[in-house]
Amino acid sequence: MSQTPDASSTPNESSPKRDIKDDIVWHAHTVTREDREAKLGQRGVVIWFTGLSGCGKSTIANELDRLLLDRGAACTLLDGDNVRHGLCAPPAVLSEEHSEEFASRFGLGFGPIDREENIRRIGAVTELFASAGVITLAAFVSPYRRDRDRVRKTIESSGQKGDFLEVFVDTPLEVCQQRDPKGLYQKALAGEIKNFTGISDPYDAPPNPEVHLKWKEGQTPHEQASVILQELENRGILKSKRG
Ligand SMILES: Nc1ncnc2c1ncn2[C@@H]1O[C@H](COP(=O)(O)OS(=O)(=O)O)[C@@H](OP(=O)(O)O)[C@H]1O
Ligand SMILES: Nc1ncnc2c1ncn2[C@@H]1O[C@H](COP(=O)(O)OP(=O)(O)O)[C@@H](O)[C@H]1O
Repeated sequence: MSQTPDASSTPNESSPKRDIKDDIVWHAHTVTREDREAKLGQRGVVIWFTGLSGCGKSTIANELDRLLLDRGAACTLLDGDNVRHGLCAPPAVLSEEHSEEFASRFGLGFGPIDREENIRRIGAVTELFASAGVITLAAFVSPYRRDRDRVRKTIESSGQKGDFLEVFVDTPLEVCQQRDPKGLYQKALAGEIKNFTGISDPYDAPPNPEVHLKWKEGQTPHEQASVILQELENRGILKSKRG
């Protein structure tokens, strides 16, 4: 097999300073974001759920997804566990179909750099959905403020300020540990899982989320999702049901 140089790392001989990014040119589409949002009768936004494992992100996001759909909204939901079966799969999954080199280069774990790449990829995907006018829910631990802020910047620079709503699901670690639906806290506390958020890895709580869901004993996922829905109405992102 002929060995072609890796174009991404080999500057073009004719202009040594040239970089591959100079050859990637943005293509303006005929159908604009405004066309799509007008047709859908809604703004494309990203609703980003962050919080410890077990805090309720997926449950509340699922509930909100249902509430939005029942109101006729075009919406979708991306969830940490699910995305890590495909787009952000670990090396062990990738090596089933790809080489070991490929798997170790593109597979993601839970170290800080891997989480940075995980959130970067998902941020780029949510931007594509929001640009298509879709209300896009994303439920990821996303423990590092810097990573979340980069997604906010991506979303708001491609749309407008207010297109990114951070939802902090602020459930205490003790409650998450009691819940422990996947037994991961038990394994993390036994040292069987490294870099576990809240146990052996940090979590940067959002200082100023658009929605702060402080834990209240007995509050249901429906009630929590309804708080977010109300915020979407208050911001004019959703038409109020009361007309
Ligand atoms: N080390 C470690 N730390 C945190 N979470 C872990 C870890 N290992 C596996 N899991 C499970 O993976 C889910 C988190 O994946 P995310 O993609 O949301 O994580 S991150 O945003 O990259 O931090 C998370 O899912 P949720 O419990 O739904 O949050 C965990 O169940
Ligand atoms: N408001 C709530 N009240 C009681 N239990 C909840 C609530 N929200 C979620 N749960 C439960 O907590 C566990 C973790 O929820 P999940 O949505 O998987 O959290 P995350 O996605 O943040 O890991 C699940 O067993 C879920 O049923």
